[in-house]
Amino acid sequence: RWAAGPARPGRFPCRYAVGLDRMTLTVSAATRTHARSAPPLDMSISGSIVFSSPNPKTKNKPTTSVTGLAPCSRTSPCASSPPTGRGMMEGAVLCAANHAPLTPLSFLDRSALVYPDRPAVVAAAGDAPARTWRETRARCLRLAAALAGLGVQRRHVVAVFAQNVPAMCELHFAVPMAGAVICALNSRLDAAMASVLLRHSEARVLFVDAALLGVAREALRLLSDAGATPPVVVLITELLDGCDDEGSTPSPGASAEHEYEALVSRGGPPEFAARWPADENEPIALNYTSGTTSRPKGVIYSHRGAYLNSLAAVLLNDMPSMPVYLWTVPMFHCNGWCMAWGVAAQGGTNVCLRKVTGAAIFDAVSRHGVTHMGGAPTVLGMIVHAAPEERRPLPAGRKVAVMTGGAPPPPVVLFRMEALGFLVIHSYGLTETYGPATVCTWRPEWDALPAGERAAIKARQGLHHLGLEVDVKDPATMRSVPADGATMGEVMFRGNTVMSGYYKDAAATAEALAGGWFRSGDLAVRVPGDGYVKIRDRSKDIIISGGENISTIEVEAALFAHPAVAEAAVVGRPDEHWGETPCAFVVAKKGERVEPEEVVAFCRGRLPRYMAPRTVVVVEELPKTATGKVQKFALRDKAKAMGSLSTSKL
Ligand SMILES: Nc1ncnc2c1ncn2[C@@H]1O[C@H](COP(=O)(O)OP(=O)(O)OP(=O)(O)O)[C@@H](O)[C@H]1O
Repeated sequence: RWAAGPARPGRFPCRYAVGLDRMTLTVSAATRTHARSAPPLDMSISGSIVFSSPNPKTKNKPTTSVTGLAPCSRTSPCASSPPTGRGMMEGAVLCAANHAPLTPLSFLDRSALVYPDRPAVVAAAGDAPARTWRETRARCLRLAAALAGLGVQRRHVVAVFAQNVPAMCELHFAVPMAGAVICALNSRLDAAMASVLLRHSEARVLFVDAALLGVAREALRLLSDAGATPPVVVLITELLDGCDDEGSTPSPGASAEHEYEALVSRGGPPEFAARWPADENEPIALNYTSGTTSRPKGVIYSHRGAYLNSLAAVLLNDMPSMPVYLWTVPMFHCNGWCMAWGVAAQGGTNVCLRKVTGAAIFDAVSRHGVTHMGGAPTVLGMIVHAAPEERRPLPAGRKVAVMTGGAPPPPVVLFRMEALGFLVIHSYGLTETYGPATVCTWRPEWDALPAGERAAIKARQGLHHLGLEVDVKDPATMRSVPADGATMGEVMFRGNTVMSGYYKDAAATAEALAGGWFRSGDLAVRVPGDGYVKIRDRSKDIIISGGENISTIEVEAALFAHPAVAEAAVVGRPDEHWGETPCAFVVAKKGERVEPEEVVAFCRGRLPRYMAPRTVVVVEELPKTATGKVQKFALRDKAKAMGSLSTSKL
């Protein structure tokens, strides 16, 4: 168990651990270059690593992989595990009576007892009745048994390629109940990337939404062409009625080795018991990052981290018991920002929405009495830009809480959401921090401020919540930046809800966690007074023009204030004289016309001249990832192809 840094198999004298209850070692790593920030960094890792050896006489090698420690029995008093007794008082013991591995599986057990007949999962569209928590638990257990029957063992990866259908909610419990690791793949992956991720994850079973079967089939073909063993395929055919998404109808003759409902009904060996984790650090999920800036990385979540961040997310969302949660956050994105488990913690109802549009959101809110939902700023954009005939009145007497995050929310969008009667909660995080990691905690004294100022405050990323520490640091010296609103540093995290590591990528893990902090790659300042973090840009996105840093987020905020602009993204356009100049890509609101020169003039009225875009390109739509983030690398390519605005004076 490392205080800092990952265990690297084969690196430590593991053989000395056999037969010992506990050993401690300190490791100093060599100087290495930190790839995100150019300057070289001295990295010292020190920590204790603990091996438990159930029988000193056995020749078992202790486990050093990120997948977990040697298991202890959940029911026997743990003499050697839980692994640390340091700091305990005389007479204190750690044993089965006072210690159990933290796992979100406990939420399902409790909800099945406390809310047995309350609705657990329902489709937003159609007339299918909701499944209760009692039914849901029983179905998950049968599905877990069926997975065991298919040969799934502890720590095997089970992939899911699906939109937000009810099966997704169930699989978040059924897969870990089989002892396995859920890997929810981005539903907008193309076949080539899906096959790469299936190969990398070595998924044993693949659950495929029938709506995505065409892509999945092609991915499986590519997988076998590459000589990899294809997973067992299970087809999910829920909610296909009324699914009007292009390409969402199952291909003719759709078939798979197994069908989801048949598997649930059949179950598995009758003696099957849910395989709870023996150690809370065992993996529960493998999540690939969005691939906004680079190739997706496989982030490992532990039962412990998932448990803690699910509860934190419930608190962050201000969720009382029995909330009604609308699934507008993709469940494949950080397990729906941990709400795939969190809703169960409060006996809530999961309202599953296949296709997110402004109209579908308003419909679901009014039909199901939605109390909470979430979404990237693009989802908020769909709400504020919904046509009048698509809108429905919001519930009287209470606000619908919407957690936003995943990308910087423009203040004007926050302002319009609040004007419509939604309560927006702004959170920031990364796949590596189990999704939500900070929150812009609202202070009552801000209520009296003018709406524009309130929105500007809410657009800040705020401070950490449970189980995590956040800081803004100079990545070279690791010193915290002052809260002066001007000095920029990199946002860093440490604590209980930082990933276990990148799957099969020890070097990337070591780099991301160097110095005992997880480095986010986001550049930020701290606001004077409250010290709230305010992100200025991703380090890869910031524009450097004539030696000045330009935050693309600030330029975009100015563009969003333009009455005819629906969406905007700013990138650097290479320039022979300035290095880069700001180049804006904008989408006009329905029925509006955008004149590039007028937009430039508009921005010059709101921003220092050097920050205002020098180029404005009007486009039909912006390239986005499935999580709603603008793929700036694609726009940078376009800007690069335009060439330099100025001619070099050299
Ligand atoms: N509330 C927010 N405000 C500003 N930026 C945010 C917010 N929430 C998330 N982000 C951005 O999203 C990033 C995390 O995204 P995610 O982990 O989904 O994958 P990605 O970083 O987009 O993909 P990849 O790492 O593969 O490029 C953060 O580093 C940050 O840049």
